[in-house]
Amino acid sequence: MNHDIIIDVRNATVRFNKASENISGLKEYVIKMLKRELMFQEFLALQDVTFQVKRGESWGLIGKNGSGKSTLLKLICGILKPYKGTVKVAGSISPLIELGAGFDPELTARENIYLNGAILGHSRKFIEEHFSSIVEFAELQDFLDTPIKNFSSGMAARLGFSIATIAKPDILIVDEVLAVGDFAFQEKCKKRMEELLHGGTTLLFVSHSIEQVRALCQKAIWIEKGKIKGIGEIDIISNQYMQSMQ
Ligand SMILES: Nc1ncnc2c1ncn2[C@@H]1O[C@H](COP(=O)(O)OP(=O)(O)OP(=O)(O)O)[C@@H](O)[C@H]1O
Repeated sequence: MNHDIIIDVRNATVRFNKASENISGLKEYVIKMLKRELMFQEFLALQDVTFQVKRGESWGLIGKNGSGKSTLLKLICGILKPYKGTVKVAGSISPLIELGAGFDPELTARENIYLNGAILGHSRKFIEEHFSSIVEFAELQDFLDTPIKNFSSGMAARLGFSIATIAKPDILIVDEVLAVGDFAFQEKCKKRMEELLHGGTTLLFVSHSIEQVRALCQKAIWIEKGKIKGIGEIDIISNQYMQSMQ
């Protein structure tokens, strides 16, 4: 792999099995499975996706609900494996994909900072050293001993973002998490992402706000029904995407 290229996705196809009938419970599922009555329908959430990302670039992923954006990010993080094709990543990844992923709802914010930090590969010492800056950035000083299950979605997003960006990852992945933050926090996150980009981090960003994508990204991939519909400079691709909706 060319050393400039940090993410190399070639002909990637992701297949899910979708049960083709409505099954209401586990018992019914098991009975149907044993009787071999369960019907599955093959569903390709991504089809033949090829692209390369260079170190330090910022890419926006745009497309309608269910087009395959999160699936593509999960593929890059290694959460999903391609059914066909290859995915190569040459660097550390801080993924902010699903709200609350990496958090245990029963544990307090304080405990979850350590848990999430460990999942991201940080030592206890590293977290201890950065603990106050994580809490300060998330503005959750008064909620440290509150279980995460009592957090609002915005509060959980603040904490997740703060932990994910405390160290400088090679690749930062941000999937729609900012949508639940208030305006002031979105601005703060944008600033931090810009700082990371200046420091050489590569950004993959999903947002339904084309304005946010335009503000942060140089390039874009437009996904439609699991296929790349457009790829290139952000202005061109976002215009094509907006026009397709008129
Ligand atoms: N684990 C799964 N099993 C079966 N189907 C799945 C699974 N995960 C995603 N899908 C399907 O794959 C398709 C793509 O989903 P994905 O979450 O990648 O879309 P998205 O572009 O991120 O959508 P949104 O903008 O709504 O977040 C959808 O049709 C979804 O139902």
